[in-house]
Parts: sequence; structure tokens; C-alpha cells
Amino acid sequence: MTILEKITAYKIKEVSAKQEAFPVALLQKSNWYQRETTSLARAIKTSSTGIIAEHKRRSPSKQNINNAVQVPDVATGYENAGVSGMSVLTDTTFFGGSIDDLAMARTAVAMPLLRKEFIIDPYQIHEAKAYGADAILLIAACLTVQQLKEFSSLAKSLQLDVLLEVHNDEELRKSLLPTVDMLGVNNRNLKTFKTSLDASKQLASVIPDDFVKISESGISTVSAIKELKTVGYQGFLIGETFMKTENPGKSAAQFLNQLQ
Ligand SMILES: O=C(O)c1ccccc1NCC(=O)[C@H](O)[C@H](O)COP(=O)(O)O
Repeated sequence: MTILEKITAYKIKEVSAKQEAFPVALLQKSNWYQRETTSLARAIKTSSTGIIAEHKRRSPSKQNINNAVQVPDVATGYENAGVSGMSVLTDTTFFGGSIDDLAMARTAVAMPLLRKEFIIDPYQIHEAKAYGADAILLIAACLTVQQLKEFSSLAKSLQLDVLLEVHNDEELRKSLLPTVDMLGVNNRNLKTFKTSLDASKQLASVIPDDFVKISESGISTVSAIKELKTVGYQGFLIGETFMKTENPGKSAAQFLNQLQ
């Protein structure tokens, strides 16, 4: 079983329990469900740096990244650093995050927030909106074309931007949908957990220019960003590089200073 198969199998049970405890009709009554969102895709297009900085406590490939920092401090630090948006990992079992992390970030900052989750059910999209997200992640490897169409259309109807993540050419081909705003190439091989920017470089030329191109994972240097920009990437999702430091916001600020 791959890590994605393990995670999605767990998510099916998790979402079913959540739906019973707190149905969509209740999510729809929350204040943020009616909130006017801020487009992450637009923020990236209009920025000179395009950094999406992530809140990440741990992951299947790194057991302990940072448990000491508080979400509001990380969010405020990232916003002050001038990133284009923040990604909040909301999975608890594999990443130590929580949907409440998203709400805490929303309360602390105005910049666009991406709900980083393994979405396998429309419920999680309603939940993203209710907890203050501006954008959601969909992972091509976890979903059929029909689900990609249905989930991205639902997100757009809730004013949420869609970042669709692919790992290879085959996944990319099923992802070129008009309801997708950003196409992300994940540099992490989910079998070995090794990261290589070659994944982004190889797919760059086959992603049509109508999508905002995002390179995800394993980015740790300013020179990597400069290289990825030359092949067409506009957005860069960075987690561990910032989160492994004592002060992720300060680390993001130093990174952005070198980039500008
Ligand atoms: O990070 C992992 O180990 C991981 C394992 C399995 C599925 C997803 C995983 N990561 C999610 C992400 O996409 C990253 O958190 C994100 O791209 C940032 O990556 P990094 O900058 O390398 O922390």
C-alpha cells in the first residue's frame, strides 16, 4: 500500500464520522462560510516572489519538524515576511495538523490561505470554506477525472481557488480542467519520499500557460526558485525549510529578502 492509499483509506472513515457529528447544513451556517475569499492564484500572479509558506508540524517523511511554534505566530510571521499565501496542513493523523489550525490562521491574518488536505469527499470542501480557507488542494493521484470535475466545480461555486497537484504526465493529462486555477507539480516521490526539482522541470513545458504553475516540496534555496522561474513556475510551496527553524516567519523574511 502506498502512503497516499493509506492516507485516503483513513480519510474515508474520518470524513464519514465527521459528517455524522457535524453535517454540511451546520457548516453552511458558520460565519466564514459566507465570507468573500481572496484569490491565492491572483496573489501569486501579481507577486514577484510567489511563495506559499506552509505550516507543517510533522510528515510521513519527517517525524518531527516543529511542535514548538504557535499557528497565529507562524501565520503573522509569514504575512509580515510578504509571502503570497499560507498553506495550512489540516490532517491530524499523518501531519499533526488540525482544521482548527486553519481557523487560527484565518483569525490571525488576511492573506490567502490554502487548506492542505487529502480531499476525497465534497464534505471537506464545505469544511474548508467554513473554517476560513481561500483555496483547496486536490491531488490527481487520489481522485478520478469525474471527482476532479465535481470537486473543483464545487470549490469554484464557493469562491475557493483550486490547486491541483500532479506527479507525472499521466496525472497532468486528466487535470487540465477549466475549474482549476493552479497546477502544482510535487517534487516529492511518494514511494521513496526523496525530492527532486527534476519533476517540476520535466513537466513545466507541458502545463498550458492558462494555469498558474506551482512547484511543491523540497525547495530550500533561493537559487532553486530562480531556476524554477526560468522554466515558467510562478508559485513555490515551501514547508520544512521554514518550519524546521525556531522562527518560521523570520526565516521566510530572510529568504524573501534574498529573492527580491
Ligand atoms: O511531506 C511529506 O512527507 C508528504 C508525504 C506524503 C504525502 C504528502 C507529503 N507532503 C505534503 C506536501 O505536499 C508538502 O508538505 C509541501 O509540498 C511542502 O513540502 P516541503 O517544503 O518539502 O516541506
